[in-house]
Amino acid sequence: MSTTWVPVVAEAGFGVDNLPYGVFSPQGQAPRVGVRIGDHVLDLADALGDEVFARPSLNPFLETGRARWSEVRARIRELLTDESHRQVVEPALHPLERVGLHMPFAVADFVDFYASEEHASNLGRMFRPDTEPLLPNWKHLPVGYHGRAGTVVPSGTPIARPCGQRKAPGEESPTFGPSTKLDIEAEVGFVVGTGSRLGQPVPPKDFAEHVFGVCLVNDWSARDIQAWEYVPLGPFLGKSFATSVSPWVVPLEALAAARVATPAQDPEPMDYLTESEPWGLDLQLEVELNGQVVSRPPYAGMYWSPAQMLAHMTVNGASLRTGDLYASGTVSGEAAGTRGSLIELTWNGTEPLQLSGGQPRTFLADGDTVSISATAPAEDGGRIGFGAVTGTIRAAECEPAG
Ligand SMILES: O=C(O)/C=C/C(=O)CC(=O)CC(=O)O
Ligand SMILES: [Ca+2]
Ligand SMILES: [Mg+2]
Repeated sequence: MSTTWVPVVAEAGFGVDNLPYGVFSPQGQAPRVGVRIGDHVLDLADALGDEVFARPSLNPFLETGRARWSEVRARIRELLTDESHRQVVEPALHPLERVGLHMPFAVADFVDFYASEEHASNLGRMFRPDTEPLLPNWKHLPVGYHGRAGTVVPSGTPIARPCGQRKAPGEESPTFGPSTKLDIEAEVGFVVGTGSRLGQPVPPKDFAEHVFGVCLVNDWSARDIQAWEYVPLGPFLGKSFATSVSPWVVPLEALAAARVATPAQDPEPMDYLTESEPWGLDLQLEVELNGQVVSRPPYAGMYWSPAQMLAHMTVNGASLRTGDLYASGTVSGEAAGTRGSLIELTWNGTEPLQLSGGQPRTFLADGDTVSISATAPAEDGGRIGFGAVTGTIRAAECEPAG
């Protein structure tokens, strides 16, 4: 790792090889853009003298494009590694524990994919037991749906248990009430910086021109509401009540050492989905429920890469906007203890998790806190950190009987 004059613990993953962006508020001040270095946040408007960072969202900076993103990153690295800048830059550093963290960017559109073969097969087995687990289109295109941008919330936002209609397979008619199958989905999110023109598809080779960086996503899901409503148009209220994102966006440039090929794809994808260079990513996720690790999903095994998802999302001419967020879909691996949702980890509630010192647990209970974190390989053989996306479940506010 390159060395910095800021005190950092190398193993913590926030050295100068990382430098993720977020929006923070120093005590008593308005939210503005910073990068995390160790346990500090560097105020970029102060350190670089650029007003584009004196804003409560990353979007104005995202709009400036790839060349500028690279210049700024190089300049920040210089300021933090060259001791001669210390005196001038040090006052722009704020201890992490003394700042507030906010939504890092204003979400334009939100799309959620379904790119894990394991997850898609597991959900198929549970939701559609009488059919092939993987539907016929799945290996031909990255399946996804358009989500609700306005309910994407920053890490730490309490999540109210949603209410709605649900009907269990044996029941004659639907009932209304608080979800009894509230779940998580551990996902990786891609943040679009540079938009595109309507009518102009974005091929996989242009991925890094458009996508600025990567964050963590928890796509909270009410499985009982979902199972009843989703036919035939797909996810709706079972997922739109809240989606949480991590406070830090790791720039693509920090992920060079994490790039891997996706697993072999058979059938060979169509030309518009063919990558010229690999954009699989070797991120290691970790899911904690009330402080206990319940899963370690490996992102490297995801079938579709983010460059392929972007190409698919735009192949019909749909344009991109600064602030678009698209998520990978639930990250689930093959091995035990690597599934990214409780419905999979407990097989739809039939195989409860045994939490230490507590009750057997199937779906989320009121008061539960979920935290999803991740790390990735860094250039020097160490790791870089993504921080975490967390949320605590609040009791439903609807009338139990509707
Ligand atoms: O298989 C289904 O009908 C539904 C699957 C999901 O709930 C998953 C979804 O939101 C996409 C994903 O996270 O992979
Ligand atoms: Ca999802
Ligand atoms: Mg959601």
